[in-house]
Amino acid sequence: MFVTVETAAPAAVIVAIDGPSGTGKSSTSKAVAAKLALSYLDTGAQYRAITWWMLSNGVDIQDPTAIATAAGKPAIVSGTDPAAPTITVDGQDAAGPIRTKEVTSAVSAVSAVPEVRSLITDLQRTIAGSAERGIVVEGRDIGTTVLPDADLKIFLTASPEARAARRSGELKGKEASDLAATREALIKRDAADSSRKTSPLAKADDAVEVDTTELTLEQVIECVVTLIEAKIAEKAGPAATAEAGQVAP
Ligand SMILES: Nc1ncnc2c1ncn2[C@@H]1O[C@H](COP(=O)(O)OP(=O)(O)OP(=O)(O)O)[C@@H](O)[C@H]1O
Ligand SMILES: Nc1ccn([C@H]2C[C@H](O)[C@@H](COP(=O)(O)O)O2)c(=O)n1
Repeated sequence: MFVTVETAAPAAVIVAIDGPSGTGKSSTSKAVAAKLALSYLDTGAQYRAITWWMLSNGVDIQDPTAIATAAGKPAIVSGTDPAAPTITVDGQDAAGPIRTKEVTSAVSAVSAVPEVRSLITDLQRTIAGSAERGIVVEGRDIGTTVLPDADLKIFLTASPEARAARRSGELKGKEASDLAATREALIKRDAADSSRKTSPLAKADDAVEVDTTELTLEQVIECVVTLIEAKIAEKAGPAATAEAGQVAP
């Protein structure tokens, strides 16, 4: 005899992916979210967006008090479709301007200000909480601070040499040839992000660490998809593996 049971909509799965610069967080998160039909949030883009606004509005980024006072002024909106993630500041598309060298050099100082972190963290939690099927959120403090109850936490690492080579591949001309300068710049940004007082870059105790140094991007994506699928199956429980919508007595 079989008893028919109601099949509820699957619970949303929340995935946190953290790690230093150039370890593959964005590329991996976007790809796995697209494969599994989950939402995607690039939290680094949000810190870049607020930094761009500070620079554009003449806020002295060496002055934490000035940054804290201005922090609530810009309206930052993130689009979470992994196929076409967006970021706007006061309604203006910021996807291009937030990737400039100027913003990259200033973002660690701005993101270290507690008032900035508090506002952006609230925004991130709201976005994650409203993702119907679930979300992949990537950053530096997602597993430790923003979403400490995430279903799955992943911490990506890679050697500074591998990360510099990857970044160099994205640059053109003179910048691309200066591998040593790229390596130094990312080490400096990691050091600033890891040593700030408020929610520094750190691996959560319960995060799965994946060293991507010797892995292709496709291998990292496959590894993370496998981890998420296992978590989704675990959350669904044994009923999910029983015959579609039926449970044996
Ligand atoms: N495993 C990999 N092997 C080779 N290249 C990779 C790998 N993972 C990512 N890349 C490439 O490295 C570059 C950096 O990747 P990505 O932007 O995803 O890193 P990130 O961790 O999000 O960096 P950041 O924190 O600075 O934004 C991209 O050009 C990406 O295509
Ligand atoms: N959760 C996060 C995400 C990012 N930041 C800061 C520190 C990074 O250097 C910067 C830019 O991030 P990227 O676009 O390179 O991923 O934003 C942070 O403090 N916390």
